[in-house]
Parts: sequence; structure tokens; C-alpha cells
Amino acid sequence: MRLESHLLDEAKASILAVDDTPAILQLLELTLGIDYEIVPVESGQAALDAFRQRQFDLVMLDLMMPDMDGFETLKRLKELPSFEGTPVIFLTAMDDLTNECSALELGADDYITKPFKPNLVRLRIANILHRVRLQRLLSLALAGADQGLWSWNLDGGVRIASAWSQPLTVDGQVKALEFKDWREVCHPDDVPAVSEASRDYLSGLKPAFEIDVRLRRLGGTWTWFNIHGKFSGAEMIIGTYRNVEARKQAELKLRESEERLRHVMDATGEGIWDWAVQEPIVRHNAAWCRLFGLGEETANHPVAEVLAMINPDDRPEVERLLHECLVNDQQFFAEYRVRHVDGWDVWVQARGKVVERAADGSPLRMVGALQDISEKKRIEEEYRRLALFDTLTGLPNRRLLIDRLVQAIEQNRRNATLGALMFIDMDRFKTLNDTLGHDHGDMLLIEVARRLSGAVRKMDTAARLGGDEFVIMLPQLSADAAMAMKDAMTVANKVLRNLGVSYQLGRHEYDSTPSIGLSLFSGAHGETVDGILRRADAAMYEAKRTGRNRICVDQAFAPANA
Ligand SMILES: Nc1nc2c(ncn2[C@@H]2O[C@H](COP(=O)(O)OP(=O)(O)OP(=O)(O)O)[C@@H](O)[C@H]2O)c(=O)[nH]1
Repeated sequence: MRLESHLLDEAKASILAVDDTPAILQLLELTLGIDYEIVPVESGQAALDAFRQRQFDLVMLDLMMPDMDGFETLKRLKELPSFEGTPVIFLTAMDDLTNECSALELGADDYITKPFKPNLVRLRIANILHRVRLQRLLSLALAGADQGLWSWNLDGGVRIASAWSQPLTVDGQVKALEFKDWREVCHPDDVPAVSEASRDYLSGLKPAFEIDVRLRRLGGTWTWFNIHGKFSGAEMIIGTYRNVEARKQAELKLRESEERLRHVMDATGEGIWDWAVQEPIVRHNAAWCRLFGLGEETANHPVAEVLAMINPDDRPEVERLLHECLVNDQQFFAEYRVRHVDGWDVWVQARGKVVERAADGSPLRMVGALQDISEKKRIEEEYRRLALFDTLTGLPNRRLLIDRLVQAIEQNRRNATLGALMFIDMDRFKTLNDTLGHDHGDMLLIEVARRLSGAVRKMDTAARLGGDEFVIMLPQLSADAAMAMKDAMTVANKVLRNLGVSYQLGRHEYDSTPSIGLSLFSGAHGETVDGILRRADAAMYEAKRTGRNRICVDQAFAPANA
């Protein structure tokens, strides 16, 4: 890229013209005054005074002057801070090599002899000012970008520009640094990284030489710099360097706080997930991986795989909740089962939130945590079982039976169908307890439960009310009472038959029978749970009263021919 001087302010350049011959000064004003602001002074001392007042873009200096010659004037001008970088052209009648060499050695930019050709002088001035402007443009650009310059001659050493405002130091030197080896300013811990970065660039692996390193600054402190460079010619790399201490410190703090957070998370055992929503990958911490038996080294997982780990019964709801969260910015909260690699389900409670969105509101990043709640779920399940199931036989208890009966009544009301309820009480059960003992009584009850469960369909309910009292509920039969009764009697007869088969109780074989009261029910006529149970119970007592080991039918729904 060519640097363009027109990027800079093109205000009329000022020239300090120093000559003890007024005619020369007049000639300069005449020939250059249209393009430049000419400030004429007639002595070296006047030139120094003028420079103490203000700056000039260029100095035209006569060599032979009384009191203070051009060389002396230039030497003294260079001591003024305001003079730094100002180009100087000697304009002299001394047309000899020695003086010309001395002038250029002293830092003059040009040496023109009198009598001069005004056009030539104008072009030379223009060229020098153009170059100076470019230099100033580069310095301003570097200062604006807070950068310094360096060059590295692969055969020789390293040079670092002196003009930059953030001086480095080698062995106490602050000015334009020049040294053989990076190691002289580079923190020992960063030297391998510098070698690697240069190797990568020189071998073509990287498009530029770039690295963050700590360099020794004035006062001996280490400061982080970003160094960036490229080849300029075959043997020279040129680049910039920039103080990135603040960024490095911020990164360090962030890393520390992330590390701390990770420790906290690991200590609580929470599985953390972090999902860049536009990407098909979700990141997990070690605790998350451990929870499902995954190797900790595979902390990135495809989203599809993670979703596939969710129990198929729970997955649609989880996906729905996730969608809600992504679209409506709701908090994600869900309890679901995730398959462990060894095949069992882990109950988890997950929470999450979209923490970053694009300007159009679309989600960019979502993070969350999940916790193993398998134990909580197990206890809940145990409580549920205790509350709804009989502990001895595992059959539904009275409470669950009533729940299901309420549902069945409602269902039959809607469909105008009938259901059936059988009240079953074992005959002379007390005798068993009294003769073989309570344990054997329990054994019989467990076996009765098993046989009852085997006698009904999945949709039916076999429940234990307590003692030797059981109930079978057939929730939905025909709408026709005769048909319904026929089906119910089929089941009742099967139960009567099955429970009448002798029982192997430990070493004892024991004969027992049930008494069964059967009642149909519908949802009509304000049927209640109590009413249905009472009618079936009454029918069962009728069976007891009339000899046991039989079925008696409640007459409320009994068709004439039942
Ligand atoms: N082994 C055992 N016995 C129980 C349990 N709960 C109640 N019982 C006993 O079950 C018996 C219930 O007897 P009942 O149904 O009243 O009388 P029964 O001897 O069966 O006589 P009928 O019903 O008239 O044929 C009582 O002896 C109760 O103590 C239990 O969980 N296990």
C-alpha cells in the first residue's frame, strides 16, 4: 500500500529562511512566497529566536554568516525540542565537497549552491516536504494505534523505534534499541513461544509473525506486548508492537474467575452446559460428563447426541420447554431422565437461560446446569407407592382404588356404559391366622393378590382394602346391563375358581375360598364411590350369609336373567 501524503493537512508550509544577504531573502520570498509562508531572518541567532517562538516545516540555511555560521546554527537548532524532525536545506555559495559532506553528515536534507535556480529549489523543497509529511503520517498513525515499530534483520539484530511513547529498555538504555537477540528483552518464560512463532512464520505455517510476549520496560518491569510483523524483503521482518497489558490482565482475571467458577461447580457436582445456539455442539464440564458415565475428555458433544440421551418419554416435553426458552426468553426448567452409558436412567433437574442474543433477538448462547435428582425421585416414588399401594401385596390400596373408581364413574357417565365392582373376602381367614400363624396368613394374602392380578386385564384394578378384603374393579363394560353382567360374571367365576385352588403356604397346603359380592355401576343416577362399595359389600355379605364360596349379585343393576 502506498502511503498518501494528502491524508495530512495540506496547509501552506512555513519556511524559515536564514541568510545574512537581504537580497537572497528577497529573492526567496519572490520565488517561493506564492507556495510557502517565508519567514526571513538574517542571522543564526535570529533563527534560534524564531524557533523558540514557533515551529517551522523547513529551514533554509546559509552557510557563511558572521557571528554564527550555518553549521553552528544547525547544531544549536538541533538542541531545541521544537526543532526535532524539521528538514534543513543548506543554500550556500560554498561549492565544495568538504562543506557539502559536513552539512549532510550534520543531518541536512539537501545542499544547494548559489546562484540557485528557483524552479529547481521549489521542486527540491516539495520533495523534502512530501517525505516529511509521510513520516509524520506514519508516526501519527502509529501513535493513534498506540503502536511502535520494530525490525528484525534475520542475519543481524533487532531494532526498535525510539520515537514511541512506551519505551522499552535493554540494560538501562531507553533510546532506539538495537540488539542481537530477542532474549535480551523477552521474558525467559516467553522465549520458547517466540521461537515457535518465528518458526511457524518462517516455515509458512502462519501468514504473519504474531505473538503476545512480556518485554522488559524502563524500570525493569515486565509488560505484555502484542508483536506483529511480516517480511519486508528476503531477510528482514518489519512490524509493530503494542502494549496489551490491560487486555492480558483482563484475560488473566477472566481465566481465574472461570477457574474458580469451575472449582465451585465441580465441588457442587453440578453438570454445566454451554451451548452456542447456532452451532451443533454443546460444551460440558467434567461433572456433567461424569454424571452420565462419559469420559471427561469429551467435553464437547453434538446437540443431537445429547438430545438422543434423553428418555424418549421425556424428550418431547424437554424439547418443547427448550424451544419456549429460546423463543420467549423464559427460564428453562425441567426434570427428566437421561440415559447413562451403562444403560440406566439418571433423573436430572435442569435449569438454563439464554444469556446472549443477536440484535434481531435470535438466541446466540444458552447456559445451564443440571443436577442428579435420582435419589429424590426414588424417595418420591417410594412415598407415592406407600401412599397408593398396599405394602404387603403391592396391590393398589383403598385410596388408589377410589381414585380409579371416580374416573371410571365419570367415564361411564360420558359413554353411557357400565362398570363392575367385586368385593372379595376370604372365607374363615381368621382360622388360618389362629392355626398356622400370622405369617402363613400373610403368605396366603400375597398369593391371593398374585392370583387376582393374573385374573384381570391391565386396564382393570385388583386392590386390597385391608385384612382379607380385596376388590376387583372392571372400569368399562358394555352399555347393555345383560352383556355387562355376563362379562363381569365371567371374571367373578374365574376369580372364584382361582382363589379356590389350594395354597402352598411354606410346608403347608391350605384350602381356602372367597365370598364375592358383585355390583354393576354406571355414571348415571348420582352414583357415588361409597354407594358402589356399599352395594358390593352388601352382596358379599349375602354370599357369606348364604354359605360362602360363592358369588352374590347386587340387585340394583342385575338384569332379570342374571
Ligand atoms: N395375616 C394377616 N391377617 C390379617 C391382616 N389384616 C387383618 N388380618 C386378620 O384377618 C382376619 C379377618 O377376618 P374376618 O374377615 O373378619 O373373618 P374371617 O375369619 O375371614 O371370617 P369370614 O370373613 O366371616 O369368613 C382377622 O383375624 C384379622 O386379624 C394381615 O395383614 N395379615
